[in-house]
Amino acid sequence: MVVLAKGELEQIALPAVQRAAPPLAAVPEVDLALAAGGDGGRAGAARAVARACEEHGFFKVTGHGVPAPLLARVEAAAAAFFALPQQEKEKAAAPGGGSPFGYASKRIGGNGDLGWVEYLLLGVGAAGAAALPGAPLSAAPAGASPCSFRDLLDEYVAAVRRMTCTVLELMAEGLGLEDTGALARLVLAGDSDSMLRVNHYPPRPEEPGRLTGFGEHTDPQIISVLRSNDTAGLEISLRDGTWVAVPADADSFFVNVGDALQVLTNGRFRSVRHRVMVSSARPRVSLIFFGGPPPRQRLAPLPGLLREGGRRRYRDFTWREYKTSAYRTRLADNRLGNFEFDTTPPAAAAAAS
Ligand SMILES: C=C1C[C@]23C[C@@]1(O)CC[C@H]2[C@@]12CC[C@H](O)[C@@](C)(C(=O)O1)[C@H]2[C@@H]3C(=O)O
Ligand SMILES: O=C(O)CCC(=O)C(=O)O
Ligand SMILES: [Fe+2]
Repeated sequence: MVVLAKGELEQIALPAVQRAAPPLAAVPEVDLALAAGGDGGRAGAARAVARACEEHGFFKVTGHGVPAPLLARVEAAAAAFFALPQQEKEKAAAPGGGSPFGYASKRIGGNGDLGWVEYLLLGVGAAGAAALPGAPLSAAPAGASPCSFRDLLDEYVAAVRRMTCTVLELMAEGLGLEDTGALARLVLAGDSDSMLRVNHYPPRPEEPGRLTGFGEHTDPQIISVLRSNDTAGLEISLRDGTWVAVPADADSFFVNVGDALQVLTNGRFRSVRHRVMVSSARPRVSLIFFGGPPPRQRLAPLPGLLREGGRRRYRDFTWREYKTSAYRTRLADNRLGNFEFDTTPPAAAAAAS
């Protein structure tokens, strides 16, 4: 249940005129099983990954190797957690003191964004996860072995992190980098600042119009790897600003290029603007692994990506600086804008002043 105070639904609802977005006609797709085979499959997959990251900043992953029974157990445990009484879920609420971690309902981040969503956000650094104080994360679906929800999520994260690293290696190969482990190492580092988010979008009440589940934004990290149940709702913005709906596919994962990867590739890969709209009679449950670098990691174009005479698009900064700045913004803000070098030609700048 998403608990709303009076007037808050109006803030989440979109104008009734807003029509459903048309479906993305051809979702770029990469089959990791094919990439693992011989016959040039790997090189072809690396090229397809790079193309998708340049064009959309988004693609679908099939043949991922994450066991279907694990996916089913995690999905059932997530549904069981969100079905707990509100006061039980609140025990896993963010501990305060500015931490974004824990359970929250409809408030996304600390700057006033609201969505038709409740969620759990967990830190999942590669060296092992910190437990949430007081969190009732032992909810297990009836009949399942009583292993804690947190243990199950850790098992899920381990499997998804492995797959994410394969995808990051393909990205590095597609970029033509000599060091094909350069991206994966950032997410595998013991102090990698990675997170897992479990989102639950309850079926929408009997009111006309679509609701914003999760407002439009780009993800600040390097990469986001998303899986949802069979309920649609995810939309992405194409280069020309058109919004398209991504058809649900519970057997696949979806990859978003994040802001940090846009910077590491000096803008060659684009972080994708996306959102979740709720117009379904069925709940949507999604899990997103956000692969982030260590806090002290410098975000600068990867070696080999700046050809001689090439211009850097962003100034020097660390992931810690970027994240601190990002978390001061609202969802829809252009977070990278503050970190770009001014590329306005001097004549145009003079004319504008
Ligand atoms: C409004 C916000 C929520 C967010 C932090 C931010 O200030 C801007 C980025 C948001 C986002 C989007 C991707 C992830 O879901 C997230 C955990 C992240 O790292 O950046 C959220 C942040 C959040 O929910 O706290
Ligand atoms: O829940 C989803 O499907 C996507 C949510 C999202 O974009 C996020 O949590 O950053
Ligand atoms: Fe996102």
